[in-house]
Amino acid sequence: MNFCSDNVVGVSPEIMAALVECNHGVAMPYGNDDRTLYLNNLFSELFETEVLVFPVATGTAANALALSVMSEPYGAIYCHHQSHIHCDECGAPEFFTSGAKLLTLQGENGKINPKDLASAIARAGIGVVHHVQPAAVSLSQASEAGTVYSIQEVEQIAQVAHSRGLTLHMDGARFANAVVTLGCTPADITWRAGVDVLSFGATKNGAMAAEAVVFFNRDLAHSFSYRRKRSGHLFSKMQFLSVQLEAYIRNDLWLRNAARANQMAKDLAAKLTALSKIMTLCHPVEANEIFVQMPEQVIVNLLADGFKFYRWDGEDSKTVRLVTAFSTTEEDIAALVDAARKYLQKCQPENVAG
Ligand SMILES: Cc1ncc(COP(=O)(O)O)c(C=O)c1O
Ligand SMILES: C[C@@H](O)[C@H](N)C(=O)O
Repeated sequence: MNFCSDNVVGVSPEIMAALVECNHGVAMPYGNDDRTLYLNNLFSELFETEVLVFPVATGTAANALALSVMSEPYGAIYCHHQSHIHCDECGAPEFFTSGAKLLTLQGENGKINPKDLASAIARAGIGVVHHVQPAAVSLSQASEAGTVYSIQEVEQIAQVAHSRGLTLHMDGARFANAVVTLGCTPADITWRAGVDVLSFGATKNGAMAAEAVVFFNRDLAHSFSYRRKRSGHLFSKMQFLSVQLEAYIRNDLWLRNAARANQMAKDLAAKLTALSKIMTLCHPVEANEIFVQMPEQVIVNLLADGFKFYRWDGEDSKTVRLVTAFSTTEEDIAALVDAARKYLQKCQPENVAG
């Protein structure tokens, strides 16, 4: 059983079928095909406002290219210190902005808060030529800690950003998981809350390789096409990305997949923590990621049994990250819980509940 990431699972059958169905005849290249030309309409309907959409193949490209139109090279982009753009994109945001600086903020449960953001911007030295100039804020929804910003939290961060002339980016690699948790509309948690640009993730939640940069603030989009081309993300056969996005949002597949992944995570977290008080959650489980502390012996034995997951924050860490997906089954959950119970009884029988 592989709980390393939602990146490990395959493609939703509905999306694979759409790819096969798309693979007939010919289509104009470089986004001039009918499907890609229709994406703006499709996403404008989904978000209940006029948007501009640009498919790309990875979340890193979506984030880095989005930020490249939100900050000058001398700009500052504020993000959480555990954010993917800061930790796991190999400098792509800095590269594609031609040098903007990511200024990180602390924050409980993987989320930045408006007070710290306002303080950080106030320290910036606006107009001081020696200082990078505040340009944008980026938040991940769902966060890298598996938590979700409420609509009010996004609104408050947007208010701090906009009132100081900054724009707001949302890394939505797990956007669907957040929308399901909040039970809101995609519009409520994006442009209505003040988000200017969204990296709309689909790959982790059923697509083969398709993400989209969605511009609510369409004024920011003018140079995006050129930046996307020069980054190598203007696919000649763009129809094969667009058909994935189309199938992903058609009949709410994206929400059904995320609901399944979230439910599996909730079930797994509840069952693991019910085993023993020493199986402790590091963050609330609000999407499809669990961060749980386990005894070293349990970790070692689970890995030896072939269960796959990452130790988080270092190879000696007792915190593991478990990620569920749309294709995770009850049997996967049961197998991990039963094995954890077995090893808990072996190494710390006094701590096994029940
Ligand atoms: C929060 C978050 N943002 C962005 C990404 C980037 O996605 P990719 O790996 O497709 O570049 C990931 C990757 O899993 C992620 O977890
Ligand atoms: C890089 C790694 O963290 C990836 N973004 C994941 O969530 O699995």
